Amino acid sequence: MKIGLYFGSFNPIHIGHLVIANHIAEYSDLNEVWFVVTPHNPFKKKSTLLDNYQRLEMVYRAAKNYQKLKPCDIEFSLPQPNYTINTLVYLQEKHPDYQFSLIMGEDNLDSFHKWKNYDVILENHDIYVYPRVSEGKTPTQFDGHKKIHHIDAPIMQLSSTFIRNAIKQGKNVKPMLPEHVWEYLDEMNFYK
Ligand SMILES: Nc1ncnc2c1ncn2[C@@H]1O[C@H](COP(=O)(O)OP(=O)(O)OP(=O)(O)O)[C@@H](O)[C@H]1O
Ligand SMILES: O=C(O)c1ccc[n+]([C@@H]2O[C@H](COP(=O)([O-])O)[C@@H](O)[C@H]2O)c1
Repeated sequence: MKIGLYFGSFNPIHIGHLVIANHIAEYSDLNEVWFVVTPHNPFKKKSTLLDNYQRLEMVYRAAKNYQKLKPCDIEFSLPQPNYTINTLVYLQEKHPDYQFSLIMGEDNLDSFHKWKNYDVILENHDIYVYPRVSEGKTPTQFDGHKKIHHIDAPIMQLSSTFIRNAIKQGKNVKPMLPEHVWEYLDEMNFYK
């Protein structure tokens, strides 16, 4: 079984995340894509984050009608901030028969050399990279690497930050969120 791990804060999960995950699940050799909800990204401040379980609930609601997409809360019980290498080692021990790959945007590849033990990650796992909008593509040390697979997925110009700010300003953000996520978020008065 081949699993693609799509890590993120998902604060909240939005249509951009869902389109990418579904595209990769449909057009690659991966059997499933797991949304791994990260309690604390080592590169980000924690202050604006909703509770882990509320973000997980939104991911659960977004994925529930997609057979190949699954929520994953594995990082909730691991030390914080969450370094991806630790999660990969833990998951591989728990599921020795599964082959885990990473899914990341082109922009993340630019800073991948700053991740903890990135060379160990690359030695043991494939990475599926999808395009993001950026100001000209900067060459990285990973260009042409045999473990890195570029996926021609649609480019979605959307971010959780934009959505949180829009909600705060009283804007309608309904089309940017999966329907069940919007309903939950609205009912709970999140980000207002
Ligand atoms: N519109 C998008 N299209 C494709 N990938 C995205 C998009 N938005 C975020 N991602 C990627 O999805 C992963 C998880 O995203 P994350 O939860 O950080 O969302 P975000 O929208 O970038 O959030 P924030 O605005 O709060 O930083 C990251 O690897 C991020 O680069
Ligand atoms: O392991 C690391 O050193 C590391 C450094 C930066 C980011 N990550 C992970 O990458 C995921 C996506 O990061 P981001 O910045 O695009 O939200 C996030 O879930 C982090 O846990 C991991």
